[in-house]
Amino acid sequence: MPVVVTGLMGAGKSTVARLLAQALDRPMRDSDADLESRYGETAAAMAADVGADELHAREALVLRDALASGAVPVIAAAASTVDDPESRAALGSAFVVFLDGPPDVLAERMRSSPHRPHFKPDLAEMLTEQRARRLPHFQEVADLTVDTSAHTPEEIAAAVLERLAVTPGAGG
Ligand SMILES: Nc1ncnc2c1ncn2[C@@H]1O[C@H](COP(=O)(O)OP(=O)(O)OP(=O)(O)O)[C@@H](O)[C@H]1O
Ligand SMILES: O=C(O)C1=C[C@@H](O)[C@@H](O)[C@H](O)C1
Ligand SMILES: [Mg+2]
Repeated sequence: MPVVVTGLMGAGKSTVARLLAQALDRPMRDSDADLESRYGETAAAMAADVGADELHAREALVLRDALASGAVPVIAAAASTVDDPESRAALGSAFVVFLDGPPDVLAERMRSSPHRPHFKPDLAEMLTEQRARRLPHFQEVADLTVDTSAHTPEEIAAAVLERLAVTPGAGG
């Protein structure tokens, strides 16, 4: 089954998904790269051009396309997709990793990502609000939750691989 890495912005989804794809020898799908190749611009540019709602609808679409691709990929999903009920339902057919972490740590990491729109000047405050609102959704879809502030990406990937090896149908 596909492996999907979820979490708020800056959680380390792309980094961990890349390590997992290499270790499992599976194709990697990153929703940001998928958006850019399909629509020709970054998420930040799209937020400015077509607005956040349309950006999030597109992010949900590329996630569902990747899940249906038949290639059994490792997917770094866009953070917003957990808000979408259809996407949460589609994640039922995947092994879902939730990278959780303190908002101030994620905010610091986000500052190194120019592709990302900053909806509020205080990123830690924005992520605190998002985490409070989305936590039940992440918990609903997650097969494994890891504190991304307490482990290196390599340690997180190793923990996921260990769980996949004992999860029926995960094909790790
Ligand atoms: N476990 C970790 N420990 C320390 N730094 C990390 C960890 N995981 C990722 N990082 C760093 O945090 C930054 C953000 O990581 P990454 O781009 O993988 O996050 P993301 O969840 O994909 O973010 P986005 O939502 O913007 O796509 C990068 O600079 C990355 O090197
Ligand atoms: O609300 C969010 O978490 C997000 C908003 C947009 O920036 C998206 O581009 C991003 O993937 C996630
Ligand atoms: Mg990413």
